[in-house]
Amino acid sequence: MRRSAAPSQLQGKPFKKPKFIPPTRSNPSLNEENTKLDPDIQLSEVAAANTFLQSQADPKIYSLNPLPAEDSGREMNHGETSAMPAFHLHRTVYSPPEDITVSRGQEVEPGSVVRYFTVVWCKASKKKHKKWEGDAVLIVNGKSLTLKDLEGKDIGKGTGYKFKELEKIEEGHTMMVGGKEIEVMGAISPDDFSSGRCFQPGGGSPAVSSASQAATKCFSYPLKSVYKPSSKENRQNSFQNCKPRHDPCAPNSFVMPRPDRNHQRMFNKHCVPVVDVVIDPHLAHYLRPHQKEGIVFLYECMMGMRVNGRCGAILADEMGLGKTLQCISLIWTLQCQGPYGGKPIIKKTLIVTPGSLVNNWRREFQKWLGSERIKIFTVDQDHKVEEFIKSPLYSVLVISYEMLLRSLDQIKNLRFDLLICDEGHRLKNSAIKTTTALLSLACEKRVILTGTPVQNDLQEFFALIDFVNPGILGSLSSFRKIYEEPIIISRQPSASKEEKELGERRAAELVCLTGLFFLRRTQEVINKYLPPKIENVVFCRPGALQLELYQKLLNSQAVRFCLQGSSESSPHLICIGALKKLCNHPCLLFSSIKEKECSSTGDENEESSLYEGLINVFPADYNPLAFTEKESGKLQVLTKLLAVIHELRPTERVVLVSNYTQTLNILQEVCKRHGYAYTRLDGQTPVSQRQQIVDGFNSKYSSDFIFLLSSKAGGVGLNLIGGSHLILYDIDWNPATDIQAMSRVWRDGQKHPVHIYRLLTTGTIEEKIYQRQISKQGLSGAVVDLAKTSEHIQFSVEELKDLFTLHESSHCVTHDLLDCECAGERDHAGDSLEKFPVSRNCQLGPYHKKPDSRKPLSMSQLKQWKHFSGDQLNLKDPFLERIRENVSFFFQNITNQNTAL
Ligand SMILES: Nc1ncnc2c1ncn2[C@@H]1O[C@H](COP(=O)(O)OP(=O)(O)OP(=O)(O)O)[C@@H](O)[C@H]1O
Ligand SMILES: [Mg+2]
Repeated sequence: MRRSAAPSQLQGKPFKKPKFIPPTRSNPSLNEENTKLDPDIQLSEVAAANTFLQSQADPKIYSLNPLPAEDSGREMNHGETSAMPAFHLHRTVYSPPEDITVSRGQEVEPGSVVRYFTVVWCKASKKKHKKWEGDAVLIVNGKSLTLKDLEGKDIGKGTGYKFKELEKIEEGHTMMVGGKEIEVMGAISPDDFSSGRCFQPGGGSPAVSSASQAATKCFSYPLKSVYKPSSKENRQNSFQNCKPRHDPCAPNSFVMPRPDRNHQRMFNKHCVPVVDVVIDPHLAHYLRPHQKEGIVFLYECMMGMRVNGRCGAILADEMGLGKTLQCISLIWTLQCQGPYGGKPIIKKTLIVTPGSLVNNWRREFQKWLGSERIKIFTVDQDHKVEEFIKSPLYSVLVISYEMLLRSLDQIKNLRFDLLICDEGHRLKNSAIKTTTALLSLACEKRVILTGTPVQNDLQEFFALIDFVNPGILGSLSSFRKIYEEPIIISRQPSASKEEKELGERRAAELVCLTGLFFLRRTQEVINKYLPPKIENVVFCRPGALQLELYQKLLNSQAVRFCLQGSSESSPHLICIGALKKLCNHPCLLFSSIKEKECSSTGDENEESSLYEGLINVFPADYNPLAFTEKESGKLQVLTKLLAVIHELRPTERVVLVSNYTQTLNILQEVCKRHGYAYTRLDGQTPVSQRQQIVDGFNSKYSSDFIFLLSSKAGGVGLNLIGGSHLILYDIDWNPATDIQAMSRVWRDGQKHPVHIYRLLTTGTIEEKIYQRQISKQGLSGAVVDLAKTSEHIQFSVEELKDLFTLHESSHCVTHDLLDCECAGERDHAGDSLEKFPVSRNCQLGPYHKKPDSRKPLSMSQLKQWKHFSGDQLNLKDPFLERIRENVSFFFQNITNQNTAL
């Protein structure tokens, strides 16, 4: 804890020696002597002296306006006003508390009003010269007092005070609480407390806290990297060249907002002319409206126009919305232009991305800017960082996360003005090497791109925020106390009304704070540019061998062990793994049994007890390499599906996804047997070849019919618009993995209607996983994160019982659970799903509950899908018609049915 930096000293007030006053006695002299701070003056002073946060964060003191008036009030794109919210700073008048807010664990004394104060404290001592040890928040609730430090921790409690005495508490009042001497600095509104603002740097407090000083210190000069005030002569020269690079008045020009007066005062000290920053018309021509909005957002963040002194941003648009193009536009603009005298804002940019996307960045730069405008250097085996260092030609370095770690020493010595971290959700863990490596780079302008945000886990969310704007949310421990704990508590079913309210207020506040530099748009914004999407969930009847093996597995000693909950290790994971393999194909299980036999040292373990007697179920001469299609329900459906696509749509292509390399081997063998040309990308594909494979498949000259993809290993961020049919052969525990895979084909540039088939084996564990994905329970488990696997999921014995049950007689257990009146016997067409916006459970609560089409469905939404049993006659869909013999049930949903192609 910091010493002797208490607010009273920071404000330049004479140091007041705290007087010890017993709880039963007040000190009237102090109360009367002290002049009260004029709330108006306090706020304007604080607003001027401190960061944007403390005042902007208050919903009362900013308003959402189309664009700031005056300097920055520009119309963008001539006639097309940006929908981008900008924030006005208003003065606000402190209003006396009206409502009652209770902190957790406190009980309200009947009829009493809970009051809050900022105080300074020190340990009780008889020393003459005491120093305040820190700032704190005092909560007066009935006859009880609670003292919390600025990290939200309780540091003192006291009870048995007299009401009358407590009523008199006001600025200057000193007293003892839980062995600490305190001096009251001022009152806090209940709103400031419930929002948590009083714990933020200077927020809600009439006193300027030490933390706010720290925040002021880290105020940085967003333009310092390139713009340097030059000599008089140079300045005059540059004045003459102060013209916008592109004509801001040309029709359809796309002009960035001008910096407001405050910004100019801070960053244009030499008063060079302010010129328009205009997006290159070459790019502007192609930009979608949401991309224009995103570019303004990124520009404002990078310029420190949204949060003073902070130059970080998170662009968390859903997959396929063109985050790459938005960044390319940003880089190209900042590299050539700037508002003050036209001086460019940045020189060098570092883009860090998963290995499989390094070349995708090069391709996108080339696609949007050609090869003449900007020189991109991509690091790979043959092109080392040294080359980039030696050549002055390149302004952008694209490197994989892995390569960055290897070349960190060299990269640290370079100066980058802008850092972009693609698929940046991997930085959610601040302890991992990649995060620490990137944090060690001096660059202040940082952008995280992610289509898979992690708002469901607040600590991970904190890590991302803290990466782009270090320290903006305080320390992790204070964040946990002030935001995470109350928010999590408020989401628990047992939460009291007060706890719920407090959690919601804190969540709202967090959204307000981070919303300034966090942007997420959903798929809907580009739906109108996309062709129709026909999504099918196909329930495939298991084969006879599969059923027999499945029953045998369920009766094994290992499964019984799990259900007794008697084992301390996690044998259920082995059981689940075996069942999933069996669903894909029995030959995979056969291979595992054989492997176990070979490696077994004779000791009995869970795996051998699981496989006991299984081998006898296979024919004596069973050869896994000579597997047949009819042994697996899904494989039978798959082969028929491929055949009908090939026949009915000979020019269209298929992306076939599995999460397992061994399964991909089987699917590859199927391709060979049927003579389908294929290409494959999995974890073993060298990074240097990946883009080539993707480009080859997307090319109209490609002869490949099938793209075999291991989604976990390399699917993230890929554009596979060459394919218009996507088959998910197996299901993952984590809905995000499947959503990632499904998003590869239905994206900008797709010319054909897209067909998605998700294959599930009827009545088996696959259906259970699907239900878990779509049920509320699955969602509140916060699994919207690619890294989470079944190992991270805790199962109760009840859940395991359910997982380890085979429903042989059901057409579709999922439909049975829907409580649907059609009983699966007829073609039951529900309303279009588009009427039912899908929202995702999120710890940040209602404020982030925008419709999110790419999030997993809920059960009730699934009910709205068209659904029918496989026995149904006259299926209208020719693809489904051909496979229905092996299918017990279908769900189907069509999005964008009427989009003209
Ligand atoms: N304005 C546009 N017009 C046409 N095509 C576009 C436009 N913007 C982006 N695209 C194309 O859309 C595809 C998807 O873009 P991009 O890869 O940037 O998506 P993303 O937001 O990064 O998605 P992911 O989260 O999956 O990585 C790319 O092929 C890109 O070239
Ligand atoms: Mg991307």
